[in-house]
Amino acid sequence: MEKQNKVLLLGIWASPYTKRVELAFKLKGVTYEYVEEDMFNKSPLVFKYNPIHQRLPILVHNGNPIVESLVIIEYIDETWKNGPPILPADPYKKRQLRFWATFIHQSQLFETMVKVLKSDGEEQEKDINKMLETIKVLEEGVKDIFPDDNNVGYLDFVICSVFSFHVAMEEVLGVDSEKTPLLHSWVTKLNHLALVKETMALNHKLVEVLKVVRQKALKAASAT
Ligand SMILES: N[C@@H](CCC(=O)N[C@@H](CS)C(=O)NCC(=O)O)C(=O)O
Repeated sequence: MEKQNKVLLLGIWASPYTKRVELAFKLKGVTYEYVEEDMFNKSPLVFKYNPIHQRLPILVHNGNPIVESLVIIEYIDETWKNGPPILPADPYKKRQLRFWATFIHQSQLFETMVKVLKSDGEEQEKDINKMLETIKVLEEGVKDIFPDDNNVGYLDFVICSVFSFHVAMEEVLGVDSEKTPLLHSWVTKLNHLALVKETMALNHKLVEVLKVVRQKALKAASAT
């Protein structure tokens, strides 16, 4: 009997958490069904498969739900062994990459970017400083593991997903990238890869969406 292999990804196209999972699937050459969710009107599948956090992305593999983007990427790596490895076999290198991916997660870098996008004045300045401090620590920590062109994987996917959002945010705010040079050159380098180009193809749309998000947030703030 043929082995069942049903792969379903529930996601949000503009979310870095979804993007990094798509990058992992594309690296491995896995075919999957994709369902776009509406963050403000989630389908019953989200409540069924991620009752604890009710967040996306959610991978459902042969009926089994796997949640949390970093957990999903590791699952993909361990399940589809045929494609290139996402995490290196070397235990030290693997821990280094996990440490920095977790650092990005725990320091709420993406969430701070969203706050910067939606605020103005003093509040925005405070969030920009917080964001830049975190990026400074990150740049210092990862400078020696700057992308290895032959081994794109785990940390590249996390960096690429979060910092593509950062680049779009900067475009909306009209600021330049000179304060975060290492991460910008990392993302620029990754953007040349076919798998990244394909996954990030809607990024031009992201800038337009973020402009609307910002306008709405500022309008709501001025009305209160
Ligand atoms: N730690 C989670 C974060 C996922 C997350 O925050 N997803 C957002 C989209 S960017 C979401 O589903 N938000 C829905 C909500 O907050 O209700 C992961 O890595 O997967």
